[in-house]
Amino acid sequence: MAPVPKKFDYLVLGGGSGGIASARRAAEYGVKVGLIEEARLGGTCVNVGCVPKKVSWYAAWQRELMHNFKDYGFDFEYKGFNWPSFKAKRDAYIERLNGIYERNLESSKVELIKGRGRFVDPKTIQVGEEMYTADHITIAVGGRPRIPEVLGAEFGIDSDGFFELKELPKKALIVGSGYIAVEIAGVFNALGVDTTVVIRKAAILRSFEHFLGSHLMHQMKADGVKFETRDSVSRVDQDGSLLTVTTQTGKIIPDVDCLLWAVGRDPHVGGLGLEAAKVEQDENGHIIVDEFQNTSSKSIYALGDVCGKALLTPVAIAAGRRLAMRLFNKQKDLKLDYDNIPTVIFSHPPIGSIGLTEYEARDKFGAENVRSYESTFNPMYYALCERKVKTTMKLVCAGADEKVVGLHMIGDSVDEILQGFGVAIKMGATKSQFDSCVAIHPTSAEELVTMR
Ligand SMILES: Cc1cc2nc3c(=O)[nH]c(=O)nc-3n(C[C@H](O)[C@H](O)[C@H](O)COP(=O)(O)OP(=O)(O)OC[C@H]3O[C@@H](n4cnc5c(N)ncnc54)[C@H](O)[C@@H]3O)c2cc1C
Ligand SMILES: NC(=O)C1=CN([C@@H]2O[C@H](COP(=O)(O)OP(=O)(O)OC[C@H]3O[C@@H](n4cnc5c(N)ncnc54)[C@H](OP(=O)(O)O)[C@@H]3O)[C@@H](O)[C@H]2O)C=CC1
Ligand SMILES: N[C@@H](CCC(=O)N[C@@H](CSSC[C@H](NC(=O)CC[C@H](N)C(=O)O)C(=O)NCC(=O)O)C(=O)NCC(=O)O)C(=O)O
Repeated sequence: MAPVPKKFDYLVLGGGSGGIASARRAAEYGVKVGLIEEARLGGTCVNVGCVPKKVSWYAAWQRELMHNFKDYGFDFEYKGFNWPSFKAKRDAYIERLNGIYERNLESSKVELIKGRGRFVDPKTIQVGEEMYTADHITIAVGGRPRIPEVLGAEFGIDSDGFFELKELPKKALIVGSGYIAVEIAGVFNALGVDTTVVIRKAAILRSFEHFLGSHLMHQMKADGVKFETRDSVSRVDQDGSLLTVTTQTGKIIPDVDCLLWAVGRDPHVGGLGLEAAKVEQDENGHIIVDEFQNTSSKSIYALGDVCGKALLTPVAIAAGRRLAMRLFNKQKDLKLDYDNIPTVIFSHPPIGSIGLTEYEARDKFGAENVRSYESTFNPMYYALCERKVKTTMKLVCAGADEKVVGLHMIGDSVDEILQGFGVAIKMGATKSQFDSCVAIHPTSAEELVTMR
C-alpha cells in the first residue's frame, strides 16, 4: 500500500536562494512549511556561485593591489600565492554558512526534508520512500552548468569544478563569453595562471551595452589574458594530466591543465516529474510562469533560475519572498517587477549595469528621443601608479525630461556604486535630478552627477 502523504500548507522544492527565502518568509505567517533539498543547503549561490566566487574575486583583487604597492612607496616583494590554504579557508566559510542556513530553517520552524524530490502527481512529491503533499508547492530547483557536445568535452570542468580545484592550474583555457567566463578568467589571470578565453564571436558580454565588453576585453588583454576570437573548441585529447585542445579553425593548443566550459546554464529539471505535475516548460526546459510565478498547474509555482529569467540570487530571493507574502499574507497583487534589475559582473575591473542599453532605448523611444552621456577617466587611485585602469560610465536618457533609463559602467568600485543609483533609477529619476545631487569629491561616483 502506498504511504499516506505527510501534509504541509506549503512545500518548497529546492533549498537554494529562492527556495529558502520563500520558505522562511511563509513560515513567518504561521503556516506549516516543508523544504526539500537533495544537496548542501544554500544552493548554487552559497556553495558553487556568488559566495565562493566573490571570495575568489577578493583574492584576485588583493593580488592586483600589490602591483601598486611600490608606486605608493612600499618596499614590497611578492613571494607567491598558496591556493590550497586559500581554498581550505574558503571551503570552511561555506561549511559555516551551510550550518547557519540549517539553523535558520530550524529557528524559522521550516521542516527540512533531505533528499531528491519528484512529483508523482500535481499534489504529491516523493522523496525516497516518503510522500509529501501541500496546498501550495513552489519549484525552486535552480540550474546546472551546460557542457557542449564536443569530442572529449568530459576532460574539461565547469564552474562547479572550478571550486573543487585542489591546485591552481598553470595554463587554463576558458570557453564562453558571459559572466562566468570573464569572472573566472579574471581570477585565474590575477593569480598568475596563463589564461586564454575562447569566444565564438568577436566580442564578450554581447548582451550588455557595447562598450562594457570592449573595455573589459582591452583591460584583460593589457593584464595578460589571451583571447581566441571567432573560434570554438572542436576536440579535446588527454595526454597524462595535460590536455591538447583543437579548435574549429585548426589551432592546436597544447599543455592545458584546466579546460573550463562557461557557455551557459540549463534548468535542473531532469527526473522532476513535471509531466505528472502538469507543469509546462519552454523549448529550453525552463518552467513557464506568469508574472505572479504561477505555472500552468494550479497551486504550483516556480521561481529563480529554473524559470530562465534574470539568473541572479536577489531575483530568486525577491520572487520567493513576494510569492510567500502573496499566498500567506493576503498581499494578493504582490509580484516581482523584473524591470530595471541591477547586475554586477565581478570582472577585473568590475562592471555594473541597469536598465536599457542605448540601442534598446532607441528602439523603444525612437533615436531622436534618446540622449546618452559618457565619461571616461583615470580614477585618482591610479594617479601615482604606472598601471592604469580606466573607468567608463554611461547614462542613457529618454524623453524631453531625460529620464535615466539605463546606467552602464566599468571600473573599480562600480560594483558598490550601482545599488544606490539603482534606487534612483527605479524611482524614475531624470538627468536633472541626478545633477541636483551635489557631488562627493574625490570619488568615481561623482562623475554620475556631473555629466555633460
Ligand atoms: C559561478 C556562479 C557565480 C554566480 N555569481 C552570482 C553573483 O555574484 N550574484 C548573483 O546575484 N548571482 C550569481 N550567480 C547566480 C545565482 O547563484 C543563482 O541565480 C541563484 O543561486 C539561483 O537561485 P535558485 O534558488 O533559483 O536556485 P539554486 O540556488 O541553484 O538552488 C536550487 C536548489 O535546488 C536543489 N534541487 C534541485 N533539484 C532538486 C530536487 N529534485 N530535489 C531536491 N532538491 C533539488 C539544488 O540542490 C539546489 O540546492 C552565480 C552563479 C554561478 C554558477
Ligand atoms: N555576477 C553575477 O551576478 C553572476 C551571475 N551569473 C548568472 O549565471 C548565468 C550563467 O552564466 P554563464 O554560464 O556565464 O552564461 P551566460 O549566459 O552569461 O554566457 C554564456 C555565453 O557563452 C556563449 N556561448 C553559448 N554557447 C556557446 C558555445 N557552445 N560555445 C561557445 N560559447 C558559447 C554565449 O555568448 P556568445 O553568443 O557571445 O558566444 C553566451 O552568452 C548568467 O547569465 C548570470 O545570470 C553567473 C555568474 C556571475
Ligand atoms: N552584503 C553583504 C552580504 C553578507 C551576506 O549576506 N552574508 C550571508 C552569506 S551570503 S548567503 C547567500 C544569499 N544571501 C543573500 O543574498 C543575502 C540576502 C540579504 N541579506 C537579504 O536578506 O535579502 C542567499 O542565498 N540567501 C537566501 C536567504 O537567506 O533566504 C550570510 O552570512 N548569511 C547568514 C544568515 O543569513 O544568517 C556582503 O556582501 O558582505
